[in-house]
Amino acid sequence: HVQTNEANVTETSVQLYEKGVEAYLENRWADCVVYFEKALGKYRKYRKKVQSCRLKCKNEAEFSEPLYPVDNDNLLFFERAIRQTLCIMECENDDPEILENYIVNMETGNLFEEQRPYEYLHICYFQTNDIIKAASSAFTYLVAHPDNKVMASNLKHYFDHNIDKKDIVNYEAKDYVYLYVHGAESYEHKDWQSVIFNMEESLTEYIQAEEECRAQCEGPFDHGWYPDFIPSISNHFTVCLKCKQKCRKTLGSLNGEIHDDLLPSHYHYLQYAYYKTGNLKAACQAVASYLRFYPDDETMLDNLRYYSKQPKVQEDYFHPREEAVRYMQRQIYENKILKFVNKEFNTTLKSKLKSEELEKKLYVTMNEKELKGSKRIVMDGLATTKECQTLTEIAKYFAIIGDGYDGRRSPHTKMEKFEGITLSRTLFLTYFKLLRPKYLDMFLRVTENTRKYIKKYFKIKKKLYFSFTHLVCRTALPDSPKIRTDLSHKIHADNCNILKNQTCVKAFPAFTWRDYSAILYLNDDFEGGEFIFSSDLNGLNIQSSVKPRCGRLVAFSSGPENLHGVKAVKTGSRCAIGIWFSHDPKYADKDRNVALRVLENNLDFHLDPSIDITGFNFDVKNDKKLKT
Ligand SMILES: O=C(O)CCC(=O)C(=O)O
Ligand SMILES: [Fe+3]
Repeated sequence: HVQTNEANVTETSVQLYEKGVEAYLENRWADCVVYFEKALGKYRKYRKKVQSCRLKCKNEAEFSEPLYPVDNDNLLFFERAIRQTLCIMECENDDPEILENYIVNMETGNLFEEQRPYEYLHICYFQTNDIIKAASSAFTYLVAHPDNKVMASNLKHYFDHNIDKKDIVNYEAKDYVYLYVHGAESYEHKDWQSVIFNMEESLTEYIQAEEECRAQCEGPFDHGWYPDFIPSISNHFTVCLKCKQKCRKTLGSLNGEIHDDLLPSHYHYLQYAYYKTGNLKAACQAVASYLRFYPDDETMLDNLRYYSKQPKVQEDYFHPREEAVRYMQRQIYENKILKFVNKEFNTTLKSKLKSEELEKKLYVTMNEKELKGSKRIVMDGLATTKECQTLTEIAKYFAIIGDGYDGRRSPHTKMEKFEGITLSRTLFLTYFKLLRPKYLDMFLRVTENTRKYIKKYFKIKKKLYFSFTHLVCRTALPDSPKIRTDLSHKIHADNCNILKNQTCVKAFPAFTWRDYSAILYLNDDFEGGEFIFSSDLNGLNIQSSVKPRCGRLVAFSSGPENLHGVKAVKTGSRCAIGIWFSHDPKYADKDRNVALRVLENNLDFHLDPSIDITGFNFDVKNDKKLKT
């Protein structure tokens, strides 16, 4: 027996599902039934709530009074999106289980949508001698997976147990299914009033079910590859739209019987039943509605001609019903959009975005010509939003002022804080279990990628070693003035000391072994901080300027041909990974190889999963306070 204790109350549907599976595996059949029934109940409640929040909020936003009566740039659309968001957050917030389920649901995918619980349930019911429920579970599963032979033979097996087929139900059938079935039966029995009642009800319920199914599609999004504002909107929209278009197909299955024309067929039944009960106007409306879906349907056109000849029928009887008009307008428009998307994106993008995932995202944003110099490049797409966020977080948690620069060579201006963390220190933190290995892995992976692309783009044949890797944030001090003439990083070359007459001396204290430089930017939520190529030491002749953003890489050869600097960071914090490469193995960063070894040997780190980034009890906030 299942003990119902307090803990059960807060269990999510997936947790209950897992307990159900466990009970099943241990042959605890009664427990299995209880857990899966509870899991299904929870999930249904959750789904209903999410759907109804989305629908209610859409409706509310649509009828809200605009903040300003004139729309340009689709501001009204966005205003409503904002209102809808507020509403959804509020709606979902008063149910703490929603959020919990939401997260679980994103990860476990469609266990419930695919009716997986019934795969177990039918066996557990059978074992507890509940044959009707066992058969119904098998049937429910079969409706969602009509081609599953094993389940089909299971169902047949249950039928051998002397049960009445009428008792078998599809547990997941929506209300319209049985209404429609009854309506169709009433038609066979020529019970026209019953046809009208059931079909009208079924029609309303069907449209509602489709709205709910569509609302279900408006969920989280993980297909992002182009994070710009508008492209990400249209990308998410398109994924949603494809999902919504599937609703009609899913809902067209009446207990496994596929009806491509389920919605319009309601009007077919209705026109006949209304005619038989003498309601000619309603019959004509049903005819016109049906023709919205199938304008060339011969049978219905015959009906139309027949009704037109009836003495009492007036021309304005043939107005299609409002819900049919609305439905078809949306349907046609959505189809056109999807066709357009398929056509355009297949031809224009597929050719550009082939092969590997990385190749897909990567593109050259500025070439040598645009940057006005040789051995220069700006590329985008070298880090994902997630990677940028994580790396920035690491920089901020663990940064040490000046780490990576000894005092003398520190490029600080008085107006900015300069904090960073080297790859070596990241390794150290990982080694001492203060940082999860996956973050070190990310650091290594992202930087290795830049090395690969630099080699490829500059066609470098010689070996290219990492010499120094530094994750660094430049932060405007709170009381620094808005107008600044100083630079965040004065104009310099990376591998020599530039003298006043602009000659370049390859000598100490310069990092003379550096051959290529790369800066991978991680964010853009700050003011100022542009990277500049300049032809003079004062930064008066700026050749080109690069605005940092997540995943953007500026790379160049490290000599005097590429004088560069950073403009003042006026507000906020600008984070980037600086990477310097050398052809000389003597200057290869040994810690990188150590890091790889540490990662290989540390697959069994046991860290507290509730703490992100920091594994042990390392109080990041206090540590930070000590320094500032
Ligand atoms: O952060 C940047 O954009 C450039 C920094 C730089 O030039 C350097 O650290 O040598
Ligand atoms: Fe530099």
